[in-house]
Amino acid sequence: MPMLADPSKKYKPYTPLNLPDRQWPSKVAEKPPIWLSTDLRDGNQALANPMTIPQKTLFYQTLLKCGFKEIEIAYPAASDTDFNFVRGLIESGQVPDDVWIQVLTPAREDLIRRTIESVAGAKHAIIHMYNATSCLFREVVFRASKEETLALAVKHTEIIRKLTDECTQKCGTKFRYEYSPETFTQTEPEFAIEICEAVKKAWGRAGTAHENRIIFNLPATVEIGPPNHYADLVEYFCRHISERDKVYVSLHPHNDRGQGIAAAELAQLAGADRVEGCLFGNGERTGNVDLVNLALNLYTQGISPGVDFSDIQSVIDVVTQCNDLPVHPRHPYAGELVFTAFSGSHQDAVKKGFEHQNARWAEAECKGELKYWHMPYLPIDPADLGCNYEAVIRVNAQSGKGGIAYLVQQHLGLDMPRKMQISFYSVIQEIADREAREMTVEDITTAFRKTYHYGGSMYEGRLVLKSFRISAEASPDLPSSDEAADERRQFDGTVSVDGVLRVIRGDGNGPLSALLDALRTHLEVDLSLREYSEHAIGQGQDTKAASYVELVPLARDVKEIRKSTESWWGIGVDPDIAGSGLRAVLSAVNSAIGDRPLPELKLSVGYSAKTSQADIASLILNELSLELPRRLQASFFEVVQRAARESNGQMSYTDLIKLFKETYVYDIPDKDGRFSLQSFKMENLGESGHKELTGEFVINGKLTKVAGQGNGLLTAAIAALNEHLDGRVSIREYAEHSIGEGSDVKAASYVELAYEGDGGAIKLNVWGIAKDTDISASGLKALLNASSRVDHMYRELTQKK
Ligand SMILES: CC(=O)SCCNC(=O)CCNC(=O)[C@H](O)C(C)(C)COP(=O)(O)OP(=O)(O)OC[C@H]1O[C@@H](n2cnc3c(N)ncnc32)[C@H](O)[C@@H]1OP(=O)(O)O
Ligand SMILES: CC(C)C(=O)C(=O)O
Repeated sequence: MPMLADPSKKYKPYTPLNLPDRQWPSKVAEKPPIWLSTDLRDGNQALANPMTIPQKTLFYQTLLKCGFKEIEIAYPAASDTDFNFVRGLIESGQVPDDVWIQVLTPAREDLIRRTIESVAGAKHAIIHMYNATSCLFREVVFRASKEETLALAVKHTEIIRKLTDECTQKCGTKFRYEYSPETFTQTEPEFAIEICEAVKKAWGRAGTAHENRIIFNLPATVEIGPPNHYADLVEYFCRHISERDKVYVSLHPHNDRGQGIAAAELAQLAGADRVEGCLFGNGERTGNVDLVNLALNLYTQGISPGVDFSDIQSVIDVVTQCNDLPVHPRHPYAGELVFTAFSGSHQDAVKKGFEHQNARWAEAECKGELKYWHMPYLPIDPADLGCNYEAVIRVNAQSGKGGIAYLVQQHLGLDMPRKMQISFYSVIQEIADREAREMTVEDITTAFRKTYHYGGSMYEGRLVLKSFRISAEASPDLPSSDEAADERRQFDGTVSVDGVLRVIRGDGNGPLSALLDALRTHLEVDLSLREYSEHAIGQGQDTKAASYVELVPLARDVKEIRKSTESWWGIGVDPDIAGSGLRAVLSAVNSAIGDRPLPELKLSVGYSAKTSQADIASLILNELSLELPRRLQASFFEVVQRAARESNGQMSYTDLIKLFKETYVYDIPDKDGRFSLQSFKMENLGESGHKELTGEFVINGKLTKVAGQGNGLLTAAIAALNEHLDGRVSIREYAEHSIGEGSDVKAASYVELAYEGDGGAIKLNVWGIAKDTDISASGLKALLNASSRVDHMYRELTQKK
């Protein structure tokens, strides 16, 4: 059947109350009501599968934990489960002294007896009796007149009075009485007053103390009118009931029109003292009024509600488990999505709101002022309900840069500059659009790490800073009087390039431009810096610097830099601020170079003896793990300079390593093979500390038995050698160090031999280098390696003559 064109032919509107001097519209909430949870009665009776005793017990414990002091726990006459549940709580002492359990009964003597029997022995109990009083119910359900309806209520109130008196005498239970003119909102207001006055009289025990007040519960059994109508009816009741100070006026709104919350709030302004409802609004049909919603509405007005939902998720867990009903994702305060913003403008406002509030709170703290919550789109601090901010911003294709930046800030501690936010937004947008799904925090942080090559070896780009030194040395190209010379910086560093360590150097007016210069010189990466910003992460000793850079293709001047439409952002984090900036540059460079091939690194040698020597030494160290003694560095540098002369002072990295190996016959087969170690033995000579070396050396290409003495291995070896040479050799310098670790450790030895031949006419200083797992063998090999080179040079010299 379709909806009616004229519904007035089928539905009658509510009858407004003529209450021109109503007061409630100008009242403001100031305190919480007395709360009664009827989850275990009205909520329970509305479930397809009413709760079991263990479920009721769990729910009851949760209500106690939240701080409810009045709990309607059952309709004991309805079932053994309900009756036994009540007995169980009482007999196992689960009702705290300050808590009143409440039980519901209809106006029927047999059921009233069973109900009172159920609570006998409790310290405190509220007996709640109801009968419907509206015209419809009188006529249809009870087929009773007003007088008969009133008489039913009075008679059964008297029965309750008598039975509770007896129970108090027998078991000491303290009783209060609640009467509900069920269907109150459809009952003539004067009749509701009349019946309640008669019930009050029949009860005869109403007093002004809390535990003596009679409770008149005014249910909107079915919500049939707007909340202002309910408020009018309640104000009318409050103004007309006699001995108001001996009465608690209680509300019991249902939610058929979806206005239960509004009805409860307005009716409290109209004078009600107490509210009955269920957590998250369970209950008959559309439910009872939601007590969590009501309590937290008060909380956000700065009024302590007297019940605690600090861990709202655990309450949701219990309630959904016991009711076997979900909490809607949009449910006020409790739904999974209610603290979540997907849309860009909401996210932007929330992000700005947090930033602004943090600053405001810091200032308030300094001034000793209150820190008020004042946030766009968030009426309550989720943290007050035990919720973290993780869910506040969630990202899909409707999201904007602000939300994404907020998540990066929350999860990585990085506060991207605005322009970088825009750039990263397009990365996420592209993924969200392509995959047509919500982006999780992990999706976003992973995309961030990948995009900016940030966060450990897994995300490293092709260029990685390994070590660096920034020095303030003036460039030799500039006159020392030039002011700018003072400001110039030099970058010397080791950078891993596609997994290979390279030493690079550059100059600039700051560390970043010096690095860019080095990259330009050595790797043909031509970029200029457009933006730079930084901030601290953490505090105290753990503080780190985060730097952000934007690079553009190499530009001639500031104007060109500004105009560039292409750019790459980078991020760097390091305990050292210069380090963070340099890492940020490399992060952006990695994006800029993509996978284009990089030229082989070239070293420039010869124009700055000091620094080039150090460059070459670091290169040898990085590539061959050899820590060349300083004089050997200088010696090899001369070799390099000579070799580089043919290539305009430039030498490729590979050529340089090759030159080293060939010069010192290191790690390559010795083509001449004129000097080498075959075997050796060392013995101590008595107590003098002197040693004797015996063994077989290849000397001048012949296997020769050798023997020599000295105060150490090398001097003994020198003595042995000199027996078989034309000239004389002596040791000028010796050094050694280990290479590697653990079982792979080796010794590296360096020997500088001084040679005198032809009666002093020929003098040579020659280095030998060797490595071996045995340190003595490595020393001897270095010595023989040097001898080989002496022999070679000697022969070259004499041949030339
Ligand atoms: C608005 C509310 O939520 S009120 C509470 C409602 N909750 C429940 O009903 C849950 C528990 N109820 C029950 O277990 C059962 O209904 C019982 C045990 C109370 C009664 O069961 P039964 O005797 O089988 O009666 P039934 O369930 O059919 O109830 C209807 C009868 O109760 C009468 N009745 C209804 N309300 C009341 C009342 N408040 N006081 C006295 N009688 C009442 C009806 O007039 C009807 O009487 P009739 O059989 O003479 O016509
Ligand atoms: C028993 C009464 C209070 C009731 O549940 C109602 O009217 O909804």
